[in-house]
Amino acid sequence: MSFFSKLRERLTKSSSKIGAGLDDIVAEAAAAEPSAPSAPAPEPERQGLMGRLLGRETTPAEPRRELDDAMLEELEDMLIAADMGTETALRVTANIAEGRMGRRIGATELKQALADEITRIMAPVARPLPLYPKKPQVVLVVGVNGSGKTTTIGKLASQLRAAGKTVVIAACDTFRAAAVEQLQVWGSRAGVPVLVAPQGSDPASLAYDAMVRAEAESADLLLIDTAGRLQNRADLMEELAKIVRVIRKKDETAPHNTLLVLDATTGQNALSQVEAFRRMADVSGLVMTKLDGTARGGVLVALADSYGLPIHAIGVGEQIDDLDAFAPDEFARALVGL
Ligand SMILES: Nc1nc2c(ncn2[C@@H]2O[C@H](COP(=O)(O)OP(=O)(O)OP(=O)(O)O)[C@@H](O)[C@H]2O)c(=O)[nH]1
Repeated sequence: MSFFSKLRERLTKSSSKIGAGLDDIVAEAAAAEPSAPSAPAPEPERQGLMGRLLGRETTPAEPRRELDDAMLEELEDMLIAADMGTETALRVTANIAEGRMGRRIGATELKQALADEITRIMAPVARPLPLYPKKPQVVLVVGVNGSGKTTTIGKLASQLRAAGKTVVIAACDTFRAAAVEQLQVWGSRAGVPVLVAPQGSDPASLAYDAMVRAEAESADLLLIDTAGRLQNRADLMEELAKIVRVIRKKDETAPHNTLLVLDATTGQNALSQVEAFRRMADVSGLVMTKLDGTARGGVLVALADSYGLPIHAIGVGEQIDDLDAFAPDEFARALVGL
């Protein structure tokens, strides 16, 4: 299955929420004003003649509603409820209103206009993980527990391997034995070595060993998994800072990327995670996981609009190939249910 159809199929909760919301905004008000002239079906003469000749029905006219302040307010509320964030929802709505105020518009035009606005916001942040000639390119992966760091590292490692890169993974969340085991499973699926250390040992020392191994093997990339216990922020900050200090002893330009992995199902909470991790680490890009099966995909628009951090990839499932580059136009169309 192509990634786009996967995205469209799996973003159904978000898209049906927003799509149905847009349909309702137009249809309910249109139904409440029976005297309003309904718009003609597109090109009725041509369609009608061909339709009659071929025995086909003509497309019924789409309900339309005059775009006024009340409709804009409903639109705003719906976008806020879809996790797009208040500021982003206000701006998007204002842009949709421009040149359309007082006109009668249908749900399809509204969806298209919203998709265009979302694409415009998302296009500048859609950037795949940059690859550098530097060996090893060190990618530090941060995020709260359960956000999908381990899974993302596994998927990423598999893709990098498929692209002919040599990869080493360091399981630097040494606190959770289950996390280490899980990473080993992903490593073997991806065909990539995973360096581990005894439970509770110093993550920074494992990071150093991993740098030594990656350099010795002339690996293209070193992916470093880290702990994500945000509730213990001071410890976590110190742990991340120490990992960075130690890898810089081997390469003062490392880490070359700091990826923040966010779980889409947390909605607006993802924004406070960006704030928290930006205070702790020099976050260079985002991966948004679990876009499948959530009605909160709108949060990605809020993130792009608020922080402008590159979105390197999105996760739409638990399998190894369920991670792909972020395509704004496809995302926008899938999100609004077009
Ligand atoms: N549906 C879906 N599930 C995902 C996706 N990414 C990860 N998951 C699931 O989310 C759960 C947590 O993922 P992990 O990769 O273990 O998250 P983590 O951040 O490493 O968490 P810890 O190991 O606790 O530090 C697992 O059950 C994954 O299978 C995704 O894109 N879609």
